[in-house]
Amino acid sequence: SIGGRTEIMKVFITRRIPQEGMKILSQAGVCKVSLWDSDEPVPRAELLKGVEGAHGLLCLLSDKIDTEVLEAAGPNLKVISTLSVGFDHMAMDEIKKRGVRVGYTPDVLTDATAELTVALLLATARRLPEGVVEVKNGGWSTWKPLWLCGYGLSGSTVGVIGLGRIGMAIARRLKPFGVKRLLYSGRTAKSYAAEVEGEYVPLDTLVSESDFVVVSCALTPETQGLCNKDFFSKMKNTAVFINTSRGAVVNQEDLYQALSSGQIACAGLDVTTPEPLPTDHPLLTLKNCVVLPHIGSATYSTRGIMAELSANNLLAGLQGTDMPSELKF
Ligand SMILES: O=CC(=O)O
Repeated sequence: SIGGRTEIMKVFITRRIPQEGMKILSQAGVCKVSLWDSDEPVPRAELLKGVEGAHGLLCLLSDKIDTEVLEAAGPNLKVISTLSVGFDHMAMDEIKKRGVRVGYTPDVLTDATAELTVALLLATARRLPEGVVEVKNGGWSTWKPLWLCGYGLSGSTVGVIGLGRIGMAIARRLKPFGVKRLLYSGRTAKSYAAEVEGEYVPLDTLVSESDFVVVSCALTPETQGLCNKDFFSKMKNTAVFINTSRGAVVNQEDLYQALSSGQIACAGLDVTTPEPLPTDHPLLTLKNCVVLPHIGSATYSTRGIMAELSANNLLAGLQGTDMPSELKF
């Protein structure tokens, strides 16, 4: 504040975001927004230029927020608000060191992401993309007793790796399909798992006993590459593998081997490494692998609410007040 007049703070936004978020920022009258006005990612050089002297940064999960970005921003930086629940794209140690607060968007995307996970699981297990292609290319010759058969949830065992907010929402939705046993693994047993009759088991037990293995954990040093050759070799060869968390939890070469050798039945992925997955990637040659372009939270309503929440997190960080969703780390 100079002469009693409050200085307008500077904010950089790394992409076009839903207007619900932009409106909150413009109406607040506390910051001057500069925006990478595109649906495509900001080039690294533009990001480094854009954050210069910024008090606030609103970013996406596709922006790598590392030491270089923090240094480029400089000492003004008070807050980073990410339009995501995941925060593996940010160098948290470096952010903490600099006393920068972080906002994120948990809860508001839980239902949309759980819904997408169920959709992907059913599409993968019942081979929907293959069926759609056959109808269009004339492969549908007649009703055949053994054609396009897959796997059903009724009487099955489902294993959820990471029974957090989203994992629990997935479990709640899957149970009514007639799931017999709901296993989960993670760092700790959860008391709320009782609602879905969840059994806390060692990862090995989950992997070897489940008909559906659903990955819903955060990407951390502990979960990076968790689903590897050893993991897939313990799965049933009739089992379905689903990942809607982060691509790097999976060793994709090992997954390719498991799918192409018949070690496991099929896989549905909403997340990959890298993103986008190159169109000539081996996984995309497999009929038993369904890959989606990271659309877990992609409903109009959810994305609008995420934009609102990330704008309000940013404003609170600028003004030094309580954030609606502050990441405590
Ligand atoms: O992957 C999406 C998110 O982290 O919000």
